[in-house]
Amino acid sequence: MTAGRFPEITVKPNLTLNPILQSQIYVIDDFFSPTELKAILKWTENVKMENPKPPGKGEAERTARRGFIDSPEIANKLLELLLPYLNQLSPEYESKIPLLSPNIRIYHYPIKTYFKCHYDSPTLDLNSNRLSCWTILIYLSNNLKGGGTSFYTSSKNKRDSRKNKSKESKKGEEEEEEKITVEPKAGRLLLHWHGMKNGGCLKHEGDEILKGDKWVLRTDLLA
Ligand SMILES: O=C(O)CCC(=O)C(=O)O
Ligand SMILES: [Fe+2]
Repeated sequence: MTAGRFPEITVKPNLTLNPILQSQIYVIDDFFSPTELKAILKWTENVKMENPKPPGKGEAERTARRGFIDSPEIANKLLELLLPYLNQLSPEYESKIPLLSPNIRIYHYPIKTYFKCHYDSPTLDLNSNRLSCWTILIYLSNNLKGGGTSFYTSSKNKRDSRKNKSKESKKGEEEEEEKITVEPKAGRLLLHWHGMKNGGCLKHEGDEILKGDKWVLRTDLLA
């Protein structure tokens, strides 16, 4: 689908890529300025939003509204802003031609909505024939309560380790599960790993919104 012109976003020198959990979760604050956020929220009015559907077999329940547009232009603009930070990621981003998925998704979580625990999967981008490896979420809203993105860090919560679950419990060596919540601060960009290496994606969820409306822009970095 088409949407109006995406607002101009300026390059901001000297932002910091902060590791929240090495090799898994990173954030960049102030990726979008308050003025840019206002313009982007206005721009989302052009995106056709769909109401949530009941989860399919094996899918996590999500009660937010979603919309998407196919936009290589927006993906390229976001990539230009992100490029200076990609060499600091672990697992290393090895691609010679960095690329973001043109599938730009917008999520709108009204109060009391959520996205239950799940794992993101490497997804094929049919234009480039490349798989995704890092999830990118950019939080767009102020004045929220709740609505963080929470990760469960025990190694048994990595996608690939689920296969070994029965072996682990026999040994009686289950690790304590730690929960890390990334607050959905307006303008913050979150990167989290969901590629094949390093055990895959951590179990995570979008917490229930306790106050306000959470708007998020999602895309993915392609391997
Ligand atoms: O909205 C969030 O905080 C989480 C979104 C998410 O997990 C996803 O897009 O896969
Ligand atoms: Fe996810």
